[in-house]
Amino acid sequence: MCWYALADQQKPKVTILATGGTIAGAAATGTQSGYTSGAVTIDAMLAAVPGIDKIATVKGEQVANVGSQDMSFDILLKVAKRINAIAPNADVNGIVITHGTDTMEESAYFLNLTAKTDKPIVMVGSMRPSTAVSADGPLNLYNAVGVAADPKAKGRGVLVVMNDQIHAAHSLTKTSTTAVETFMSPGRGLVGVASYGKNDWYNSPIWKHTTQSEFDISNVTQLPRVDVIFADVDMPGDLIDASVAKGAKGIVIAGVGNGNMNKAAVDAASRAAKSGVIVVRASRVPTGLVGRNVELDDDKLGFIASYELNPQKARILLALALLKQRSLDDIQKLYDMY
Ligand SMILES: NC(=O)CC[C@H](N)C(=O)O
Repeated sequence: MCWYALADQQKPKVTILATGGTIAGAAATGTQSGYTSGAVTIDAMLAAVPGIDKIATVKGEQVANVGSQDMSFDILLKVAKRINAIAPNADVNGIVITHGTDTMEESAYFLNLTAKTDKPIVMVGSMRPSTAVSADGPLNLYNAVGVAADPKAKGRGVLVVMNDQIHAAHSLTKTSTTAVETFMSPGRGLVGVASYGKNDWYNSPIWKHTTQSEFDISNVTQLPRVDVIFADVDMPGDLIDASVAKGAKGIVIAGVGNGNMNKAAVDAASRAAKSGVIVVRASRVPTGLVGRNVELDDDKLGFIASYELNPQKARILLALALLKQRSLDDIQKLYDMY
């Protein structure tokens, strides 16, 4: 299909939900490294992408305008509910969400579990602010709209499009503080590549998502507190005790190696588990999975293994899992399925 030959009535319709981030960031000059995230509106962003109207009829809605370090469950619930409200409409063929990159992987994974549609949902951001020399936002946005408008993007869950690459919400992670090639999907690879509105598809994510997901946030206004605690040499166990004392319902340990931690932390985590707090072992290591009962006896200690999810995504899954009463066995199964 030749995109630019599309007549108006044949053009796919894409709605953009804007939340902020560097893609909406602005600096005083084109070469300054400091800037403010979430300073530019969706209309101004679209105006900077020549030709975007040739590949889709694009409509923008400003849902929030924050740097993604300030993304919150409040905003994410609003975005998920908005997706679920507009996705059934005939004038929506795909949805794009603009977002900062710092926490994009968590938001992508959250929406992957809570959006109830097979229509393409594509998240996009940038590493350079809109005012920078060689800003990467405009082409990323063009490619994201091209993916959201592509019927082949359907049914693959939430996708992230940046730097010409298409990633699955389950697998991507941010790997560079500043490089435009920051997102990678270690171990699982790309879902596809995007090039000026044309896409090549390699893979479909194998985990449950969107329409197959059991998580329903339609009446949810708040998520249970789940903390991530970073494990390191000679860590004190009282960080875990403090989290329990502050009312955490779940704790994810960003463990060393295969989700491991020192004896002080194991003792504190096992106290937490005995008191009914759900303890998930993930890893601070970027590749490989955390399996059950390898160096620690999860059966005896009452711990859950995060398998492929990194700590920040293991936290999202646990917060959603804790919306209802579940057995340890059932929670462990979620990490296998999602
Ligand atoms: N490049 C970016 O988007 C990261 C910067 C910004 N803190 C954000 O996440 O919104």
